[in-house]
Amino acid sequence: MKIAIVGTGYVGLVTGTCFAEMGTEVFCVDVNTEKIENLKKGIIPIYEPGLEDMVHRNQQAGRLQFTTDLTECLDEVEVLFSAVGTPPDEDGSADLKYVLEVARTVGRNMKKHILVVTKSTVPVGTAKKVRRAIQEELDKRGVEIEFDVASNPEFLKEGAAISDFMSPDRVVVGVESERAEELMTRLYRPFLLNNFRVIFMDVPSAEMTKYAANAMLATRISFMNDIANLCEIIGADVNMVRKGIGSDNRIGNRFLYAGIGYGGSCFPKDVKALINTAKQNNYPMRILQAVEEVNDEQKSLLFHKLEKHFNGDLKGKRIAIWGLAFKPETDDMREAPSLVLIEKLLAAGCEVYAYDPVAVEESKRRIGDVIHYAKDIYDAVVDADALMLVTEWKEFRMPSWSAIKKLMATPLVLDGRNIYDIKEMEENGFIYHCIGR
Ligand SMILES: NC(=O)c1ccc[n+]([C@@H]2O[C@H](COP(=O)([O-])OP(=O)(O)OC[C@H]3O[C@@H](n4cnc5c(N)ncnc54)[C@H](O)[C@@H]3O)[C@@H](O)[C@H]2O)c1
Ligand SMILES: O=c1ccn([C@@H]2O[C@H](COP(=O)(O)OP(=O)(O)O[C@H]3O[C@H](CO)[C@@H](O)[C@H](O)[C@H]3O)[C@@H](O)[C@H]2O)c(=O)[nH]1
Repeated sequence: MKIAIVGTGYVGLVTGTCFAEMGTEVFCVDVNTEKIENLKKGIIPIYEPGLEDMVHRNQQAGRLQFTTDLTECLDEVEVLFSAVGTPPDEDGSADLKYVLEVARTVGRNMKKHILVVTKSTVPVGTAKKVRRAIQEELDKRGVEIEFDVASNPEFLKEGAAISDFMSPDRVVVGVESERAEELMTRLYRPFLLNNFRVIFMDVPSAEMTKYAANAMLATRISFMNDIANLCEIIGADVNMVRKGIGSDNRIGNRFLYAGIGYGGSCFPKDVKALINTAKQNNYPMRILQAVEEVNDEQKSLLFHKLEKHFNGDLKGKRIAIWGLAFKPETDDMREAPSLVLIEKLLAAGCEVYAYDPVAVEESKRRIGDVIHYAKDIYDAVVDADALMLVTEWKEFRMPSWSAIKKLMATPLVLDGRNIYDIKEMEENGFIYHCIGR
């Protein structure tokens, strides 16, 4: 089968490459000429473990091609996935301009039946808009060509994107016709051999499933952050509480880690968009409003702990930050807690020395040289008045504390991800603050 993936961002590139790996012929399309030219040369625009090798392998096998011109492949493909961005509009709702632009391009150029599948995260009702946009273009051309639309939201996590896509807990597909269901079944059949489930449903339910899943996970995190903050006040340890409740099968032990708030390209944006969808339908999403509020405050928590330690006087303090990416195993800094922290530190007159194993280039692109970039974890802490752990990269887990103590001006560690042992840190001579313990 031949397919097109339109939008070669995180999702488009991973999805296209994984389909190619399973034997499908894939055309990855993007309007960003530089990105496509680089991809043709095998240069990958994102850091995602395992992706580069897989792209090269499938490119060499001729199953994975990159182009800026959708019309080049439209006649050849049976299924087209739209995986373009759906960034938040000013009011928090999902901006559908890229999704509808793809639909109009399809309508303007298609010559035969095609199944147009939306993989981007889009509000309920988007499939109808996609259908209408395609039909309007066909009407303008005065031609009658059959087509189908479907919804196939993506659940991959950055940093584990390949295994999430290749062995997903489930694949959710919203369809309106048998033809669409048959095409999607055929496309996902190689994955079915791995024994996972494709759940077919109506299109609005599929569109809603994506938002509900992200909103549920974000709710767990904000709930645990709220519990952590209370633990700290009353003298309980949130790590113990997490283990205590996570061992209940009905709760499960994943996504219960307290920290300095969720970031990334999805949770913040999707929680906002769902609140907005509800608002447009005169229904208040009270829980999600609280989830967002807790998360916004949590991103400032580490800064407030630092401020409290120095009695509000942070001017001229030299602060080391370990971790810039919104989570480990990615260079993505979209909505990263580090950005909120850095802004507050700079506003308070601090000097920031940051280290991240892969996100430095991305940070330079976003905030430039307003902070210093250290070459490793030890370089970052030289003469530092405090060390702040923001992203829990593996290489931060077992540092030489004796070396760090000698390098720092003040032995103060603020751990935003609860990765160190309180007793051990105190034995090593550090003043140690963490979250909810
Ligand atoms: N990033 C994730 O981990 C993730 C996971 C699941 C779902 N999603 C959802 O998937 C969608 C895409 O996310 P992303 O992070 O890959 O986005 P992204 O911003 O990284 O990439 C989007 C790409 O689409 C391209 N594009 C825009 N308009 C185009 C057009 N008309 N034709 C061709 N290409 C076009 C852009 O140039 C860009 O390369 C979003 O709706 C997101 O919410 C993202
Ligand atoms: O117990 C936890 C788990 C995560 N996080 C934070 O939550 C954010 C999101 O993490 P994660 O979900 O691992 O990353 P994403 O790549 O953003 O993936 C989410 O968003 C994607 C885009 O919609 C979905 O496809 C995925 O299923 C969903 O997990 C990060 O800032 C994490 O630090 C916590 O604070 N505590």
